[in-house]
Amino acid sequence: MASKTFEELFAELQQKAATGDPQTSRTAQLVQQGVHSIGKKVVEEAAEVWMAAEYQSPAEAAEEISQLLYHVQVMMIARGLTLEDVYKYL
Ligand SMILES: N=c1c2ncn([C@@H]3O[C@H](COP(=O)(O)OP(=O)(O)OP(=O)(O)O)[C@@H](O)[C@H]3O)c2ncn1[C@@H]1O[C@H](COP(=O)(O)O)[C@@H](O)[C@H]1O
Repeated sequence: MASKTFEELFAELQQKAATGDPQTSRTAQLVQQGVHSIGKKVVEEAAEVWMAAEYQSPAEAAEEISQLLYHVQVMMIARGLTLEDVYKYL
């Protein structure tokens, strides 16, 4: 059972970005740093997903995928995008 869904995480991160303290919220910190810093994390996490999928266990790959999804959501929020903005292309 998932602890939260993709949509629930996005709503939580929107709240953190709007009102969170960068001292205690990773999301608020990343949004404050901006798109350039978030972009580097997206690329880093994407590479970790690739390596984990190729060489590590399914559980380790799943963890890396969760971190990539988190950083993609943070990027969306930093650019002012909503889930609907992305879903319309799916
Ligand atoms: N799901 C996540 C999540 N996934 C990944 N991460 C961040 O991504 C990091 C993983 O990347 P790395 O392995 O590169 O870690 P790192 O080396 O410490 O990262 P850097 O400091 O080098 O950038 C973790 O240490 C977290 O900082 C996340 N941070 C937060 N969340 C969730 O987001 C919500 C809001 O969190 P806060 O904004 O921190 O309150 C909560 O529900 C959290 O569970």
